[in-house]
Amino acid sequence: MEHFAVLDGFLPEEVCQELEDGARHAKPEMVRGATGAAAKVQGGTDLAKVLNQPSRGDVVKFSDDGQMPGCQDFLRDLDALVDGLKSCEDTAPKLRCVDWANGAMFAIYPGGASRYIKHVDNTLRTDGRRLTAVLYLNRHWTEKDGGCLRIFEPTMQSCQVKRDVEPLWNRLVLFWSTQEVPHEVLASYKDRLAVSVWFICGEESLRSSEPFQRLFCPTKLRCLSGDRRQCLLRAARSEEERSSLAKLPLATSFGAELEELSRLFGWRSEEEVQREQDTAQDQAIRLAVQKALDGHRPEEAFGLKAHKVIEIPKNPLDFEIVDDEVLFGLVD
Ligand SMILES: O=C(O)CCC(=O)C(=O)O
Ligand SMILES: [Fe+2]
Repeated sequence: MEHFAVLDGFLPEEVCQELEDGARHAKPEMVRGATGAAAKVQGGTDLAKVLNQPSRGDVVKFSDDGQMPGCQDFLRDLDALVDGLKSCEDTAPKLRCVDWANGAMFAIYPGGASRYIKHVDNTLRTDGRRLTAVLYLNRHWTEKDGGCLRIFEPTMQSCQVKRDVEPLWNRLVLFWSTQEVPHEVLASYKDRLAVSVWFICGEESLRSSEPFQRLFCPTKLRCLSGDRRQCLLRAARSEEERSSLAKLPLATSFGAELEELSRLFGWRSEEEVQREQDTAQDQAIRLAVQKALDGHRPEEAFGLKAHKVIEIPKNPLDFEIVDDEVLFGLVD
C-alpha cells in the first residue's frame, strides 16, 4: 500500500446490513461533525464558526463503547487486517507503534450536496492518527449520487487528483492519516453513510498532552493487543520515559503530574508545532486572515494596493490565492 488501498466486499453481508440499519436508526441523534480546528477553539468563537461550519456537512455519532449494532464484528475484522499489515514489508515501518484505535465514527452526509472540503486528517502529525479506515454502507450507489472520496497526490499544496473512490456498499478504504493523503468528500446528492476508525501511533501520542492522556483512557482508545502497559512501554523513546510510564497507574486521569510529564516527554502545543511547520508565506497568510477577522479592511489586512481589491467576500474561506496576491471570489 503506497498511499491508500480499496477492498470490496470486506464484511459478511449481514454485518454490513447491521451497521447500515444502526446508522440509519441513529441519524436523529447525530451531531454536526467537528474538525480539529473547531475542537481547539471550542466555546463558539466567531473564528470557530468560520473555520468549521463550511468545511464539512456530515452528521456523526461515535460508538466508543462498540455498542452500535455490528460494530464489534466490524472492529474485530478490521483490527485483524491492520494486524496483518503490521507484518507486510511496505506498511510495517509506519505501523510499528500503531497499537491503539478509537471506537468507530458513524457519519451521514445528508443528500443536499453535503461534502467535506480538502484536508489531511492528522495535519501536524501531533494527534497520533496514522491510518484511516472507512467502510461505506451505500447500496445501489450510482455516479449521479456523487459523494466520491477524492484522494490527492501529496501534499496539501497538491491539486493533482490521484483517484476518486465511489462510496460503494461494503467497500473499505484504508489510507495514511498524514500529509501523504490529502482528501475530500465530493458533494453527495443522496444520504451517504460511512463508518470510520482511526488507528493511532503510541510513540507520536506520547509527544502531546491530549493524545498522551487518551492512551490512559480506555473509554476513548482501545488497545489493540489488550496489554496497555506493554504498548505504552514500547512507545517510549528512552529509559527515563520508560520508567516514568511503568509507574503511572493505567486508566487514570491526570492532575499535578502533568507538568512533570510535559517536561519529560517534551510536549508542545499545536500552535508551537504549527509555527515550526509554517512557511513564511503560510505565516503571512495566517496573520492577514486574523487581521481581516479582527475587523481590518481587506486591503489593509492583506497589504494590497487599492487597485487590487476586487470584492469583499461574504465568507473568508472563499479566498483564492494567486501568485502571492489575494483575490476575493465573487460570492453573491
Ligand atoms: O467518508 C469519507 O470518505 C472520508 C471522511 C473523512 O475524510 C473524514 O471524516 O475525515
Ligand atoms: Fe478525512
